[in-house]
Amino acid sequence: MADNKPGIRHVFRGTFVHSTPHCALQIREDALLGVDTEGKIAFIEKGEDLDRLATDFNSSNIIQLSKHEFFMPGLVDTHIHASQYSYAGTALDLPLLQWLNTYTFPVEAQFKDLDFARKVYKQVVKRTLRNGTTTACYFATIHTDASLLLGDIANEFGQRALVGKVCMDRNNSVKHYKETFHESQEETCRFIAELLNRKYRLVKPVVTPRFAPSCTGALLGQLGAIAKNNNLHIQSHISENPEEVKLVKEMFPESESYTDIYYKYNLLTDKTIMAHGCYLSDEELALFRKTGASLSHCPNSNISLCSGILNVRNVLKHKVKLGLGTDVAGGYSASLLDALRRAQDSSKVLAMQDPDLHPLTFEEAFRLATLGGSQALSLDDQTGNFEVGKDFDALRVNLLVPDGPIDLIQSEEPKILIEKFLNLGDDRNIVEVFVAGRRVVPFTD
Ligand SMILES: O=c1[nH]c(=O)c2nc[nH]c2[nH]1
Ligand SMILES: [Zn+2]
Repeated sequence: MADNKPGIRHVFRGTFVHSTPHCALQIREDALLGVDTEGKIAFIEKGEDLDRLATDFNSSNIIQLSKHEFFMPGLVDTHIHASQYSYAGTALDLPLLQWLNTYTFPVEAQFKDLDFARKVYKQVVKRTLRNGTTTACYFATIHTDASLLLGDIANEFGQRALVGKVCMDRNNSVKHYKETFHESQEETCRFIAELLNRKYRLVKPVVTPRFAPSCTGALLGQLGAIAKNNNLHIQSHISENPEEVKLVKEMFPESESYTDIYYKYNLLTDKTIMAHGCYLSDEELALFRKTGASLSHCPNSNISLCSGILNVRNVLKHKVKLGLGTDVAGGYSASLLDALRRAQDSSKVLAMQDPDLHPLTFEEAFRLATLGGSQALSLDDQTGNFEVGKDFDALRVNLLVPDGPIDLIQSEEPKILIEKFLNLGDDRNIVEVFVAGRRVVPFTD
């Protein structure tokens, strides 16, 4: 078989579904999508235009999808604790602050051990990739070398990732899981310098104050300055649970609100993503909108830790950028399909209590899981949908895999196939995963 002409690496033909800012679910049947040698989408056109396009590639190299298959953009997990994957699926019987002290901090302390860190981080990167997470925004732990290792592993397996060394210089009763203000500041600078030095195309550092109760004002201020000086992403938690909100008010009496604390320390920018936000006021949402900061909605965690339910409609009404997060291990599932389902369930629960609230549609949930996540991470110039010029981050989905989770009773139209996959599918249906044009699932090892 002759090669494609220089410049085009793959050409796929079949059904492509994605979101745009104006259309939550756009379906293109019999489309042709070309990926260039840098992993970017070179064109997306109608299949019938093949003859016109085939001057750029050899048409015998086209990869044809079956009628039970489609391509969708890769899933974006805007908030996941890689270090907590070791106990995912357990320890869900306490509210946030008690949960942190009892389960989370003692486990995170173990990441001083690089062999343990390597084992867990390899597993979480593989598990999330297999479940279609092409982009992940990770919390690691306070340990710089283990956090760098997470970046190395994401790079090795080809996942797009933001990786955060966690910062926390107060309020921790666990003996071997502490850092001082100076350690936190110096190690954050070392982490950023060493990760940037590796020049990974898809893996970048993110400045990560754990949340306001774990940090002194001095540390928050330093981290705001470090992010600004290096033009970096920022991630943290906000307004997750009522006891936490009360504690923050007591700890920062001079601040007008929880959001105001981060704002004053220059931690709310258009590259900031804050997890949860269940109890934010309209004024706080307006501050998010003004600064361009975004929210990560983590419904599994919110339910599992009995934290609260985010009013997604109100967030969208305020035009705050919003993505979905698994929040492993407060959320017990590492699959963003689970987050997408629970986002719909949570919004239905709120709609039952308030008939004026319209529940999220599956199309809207699909957009939050893909384009919404990329916007929330300010990575939508690179990923999130199948726009020409973006990286080809994609899932090849097959509804009819042997021993798969979905029965197709009759021939179904593409919209039904997509809805069934989103509600009933799992990693068995995700037959291939591409990140920046590279096939990363199935694994090659
Ligand atoms: O869901 C959460 N997981 C955490 O690890 C955490 N730390 C602070 N706040 C948090 N919330
Ligand atoms: Zn979290």
